[in-house]
Amino acid sequence: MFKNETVIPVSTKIPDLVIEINNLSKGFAALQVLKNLSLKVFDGENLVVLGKSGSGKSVLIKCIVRLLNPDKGTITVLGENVNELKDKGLATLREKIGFLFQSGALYDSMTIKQNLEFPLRRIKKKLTTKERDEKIEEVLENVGLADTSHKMPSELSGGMRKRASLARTIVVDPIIMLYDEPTTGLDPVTSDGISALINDIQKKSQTSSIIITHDIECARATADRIIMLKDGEIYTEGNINDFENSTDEVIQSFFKQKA
Ligand SMILES: Nc1ncnc2c1ncn2[C@@H]1O[C@H](COP(=O)(O)OP(=O)(O)OP(=O)(O)O)[C@@H](O)[C@H]1O
Repeated sequence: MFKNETVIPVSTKIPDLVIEINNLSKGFAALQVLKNLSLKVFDGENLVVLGKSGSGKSVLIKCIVRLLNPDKGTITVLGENVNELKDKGLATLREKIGFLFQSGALYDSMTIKQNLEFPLRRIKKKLTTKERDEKIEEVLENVGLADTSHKMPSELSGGMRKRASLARTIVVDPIIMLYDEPTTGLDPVTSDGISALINDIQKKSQTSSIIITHDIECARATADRIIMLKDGEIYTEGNINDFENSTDEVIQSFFKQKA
């Protein structure tokens, strides 16, 4: 090696960007929800978004999949400018994004198996019936619901329904996962199970995720990085230790209130 040659350590490699948001603003009539918000999500990371109720967390992820149109700013997802996409391009991009809604949103009139078949038939059109059945079985097993494929959603507990919704979301192999309050309304043990599944999905499928939550335990279990929203802006960013050891009053009150 020459004396002045610079060796770039592997750790300084810049990770790939999966989502890049620049100066996003979104409001409804007089209510300004997001104000000039910029953030990045890197390949393979779990980014947790914390913030009080009404701080714009759901609006943020709805803008990412263009369920809402921003007033201002750009959102780039997997290299595509979301707001410039035509219908077909948007549909193709959405196929790569798994969106777990707060409500779970299973189809009540379908069995769990049919609930999983539905997106598979639409997105993975080339699969044979056998391959489809195998995939459904594998995913249900991964979420701990191996024996439920013939049950109706109403026959499952809240935690099981959440896992079934998660199974339906991941069955089509998304590259990005957006979780909106994945543990809300679940008891602590069931919530821990969901957090563990979020980590499993990240590891097994190398997905990049945004996890919106009020649940500090979920944040603790899943976050590689955390941002806190306040008044439509990023109030602070760091890892769980930065937040837990923070002397900032806003952060402390948020963490205390959840303790
Ligand atoms: N489609 C809409 N039309 C009008 N106002 C909306 C709409 N969607 C969201 N809002 C408003 O935007 C604000 C932020 O809503 P958002 O759902 O993003 O909050 P949040 O941080 O996810 O809250 P929570 O933690 O309670 O789910 C709220 O005041 C909400 O009433």
